[in-house]
Amino acid sequence: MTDYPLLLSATIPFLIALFFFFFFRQSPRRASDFPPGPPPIPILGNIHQIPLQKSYIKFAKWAQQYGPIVGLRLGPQRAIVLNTWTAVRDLLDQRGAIYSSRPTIPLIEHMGITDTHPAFMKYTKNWRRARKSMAEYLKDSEVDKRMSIQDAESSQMMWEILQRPGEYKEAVERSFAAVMLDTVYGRRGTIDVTKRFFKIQDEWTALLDPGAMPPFDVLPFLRYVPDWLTPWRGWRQRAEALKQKKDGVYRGLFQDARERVVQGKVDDSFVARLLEEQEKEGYTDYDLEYVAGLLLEGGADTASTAFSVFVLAMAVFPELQRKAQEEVDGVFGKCMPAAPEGADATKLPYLKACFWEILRWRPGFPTGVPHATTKDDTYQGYSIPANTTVILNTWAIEQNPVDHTSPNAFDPTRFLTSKFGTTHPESDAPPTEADAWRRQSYAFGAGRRVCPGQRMAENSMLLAMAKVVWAFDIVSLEGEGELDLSMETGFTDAFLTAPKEGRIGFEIRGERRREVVEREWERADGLLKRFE
Ligand code: HEM
Repeated sequence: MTDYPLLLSATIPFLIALFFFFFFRQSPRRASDFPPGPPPIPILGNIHQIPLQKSYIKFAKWAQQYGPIVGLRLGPQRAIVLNTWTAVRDLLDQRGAIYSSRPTIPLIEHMGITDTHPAFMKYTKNWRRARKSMAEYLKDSEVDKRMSIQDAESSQMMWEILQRPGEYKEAVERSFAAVMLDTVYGRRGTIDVTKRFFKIQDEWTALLDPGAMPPFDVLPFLRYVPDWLTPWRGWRQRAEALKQKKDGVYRGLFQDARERVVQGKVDDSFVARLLEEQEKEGYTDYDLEYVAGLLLEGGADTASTAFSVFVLAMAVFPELQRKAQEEVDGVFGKCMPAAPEGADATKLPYLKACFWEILRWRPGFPTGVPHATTKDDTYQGYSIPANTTVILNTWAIEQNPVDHTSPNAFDPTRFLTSKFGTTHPESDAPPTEADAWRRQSYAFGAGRRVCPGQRMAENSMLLAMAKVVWAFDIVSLEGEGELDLSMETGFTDAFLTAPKEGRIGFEIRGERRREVVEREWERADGLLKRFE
């Protein structure tokens, strides 16, 4: 049997020695011209002051105290938090050549996929190669060609909600993941495949959350600390088991998709394209498994989360739901919204405004996905060294009360009077040259790593939003005011934050609409059969 006290007395001095070795070897001195932030303490820097969950709320408070760019020390590592859109424009957008890498993320490093998972790759040749393949497939003209698939999947979602309103979350997740399975792999997105994927995805986003793993990116000595001595007991096994599952699911989907291409069943999937360029681009099979897998990840989870926020808002604000229904009924009358008109924003301005407001009000990635610098830089008199982690505080930008009146209120009309949802409509203040760089939403990130799936997300979301309010009255089953809208208490503590469980009901808006939902499902099923 292990003698723990003896082992402890031997390991602790060793660990302390190791700690100081790494600290003095790697810790840079805090430069006086580094952006201001809360005073660091020796060794830890600011780590102890950053909450493990929902750090964006604390970052936003620091911004009020220290200014729009907050400088932090995380052990030997430096980080800056950008809290205004102008800082994001100046650095991530306008200096993208040196602000587009990623910091080391413990889970990714431990899983050995730093140069395999494109969303977490550093700014390397391999990232540029993967980004080119993804961006080509996701460009507007290509994405718009797949509207009929998005249309069919959202019709199936309505039918599933009609059958099992209590399991609407499953129907939503299936639908958004299925769009990616159909288009990326050329296979039908059935509930068993999507459920398996989301189970792994939940483990993945939970382990990516800061605090779920020892932060050896900022305290490198933690790599060498025996598992049982840390509060993250079992993290190695969890990360390794996750890697096996993730590799397994991506390999299985990829091989099946390749088989379909070889058999001549599918020729327009993303995998078919990747296979065409495999040799020329020098991709290994493992590379392709993850490039395709990232599109599934990027497209499924994010859009279904944003859609859940829409459903929540509709349930809590029935008067706004009525407005959305009036608009959709006015355009489509007795027919269920269908592609391509369904996503035509000019016909559904209120719904389109709801889309932007969802992303502003409760962004899925409130702290974005961190970037990192690759060269020393100076900005407004501050020095920002190479390898600084750069955090885009989407939450602070989208909740800025100077730009957005009552920022915590869900008010889509702000996007009807101003493109950016700001207090001062453009008609009062015509856009300046600098505004031309302004993004309508920072929920998709910024710079060279900005989300390449925005058009796909917008098309899928608008179709599903139009259909759901056309077909159903969305109601809270928790009693009035009981669904928790607070980002602090009503949303999950994960890297991608989503509304916590709350009971929401879907009441069909009459027999005629029930018939249409059933008929549309049959049509959708016919169209989707080609992926079976
Ligand atoms: C509402 C839906 C979505 C949201 C809120 C969202 C948000 C984001 C954010 C914040 C990033 C990081 C950007 C940065 O580093 O600055 C990102 C990256 C990415 N997203 Fe999305 N996304 C959505 C939908 C999609 C869809 C539908 C796809 C694909 C079909 C997609 C594919 C990707 C990919 C491939 C990346 C990695 C980019 C890179 O590192 O080069 N996303 N997304």
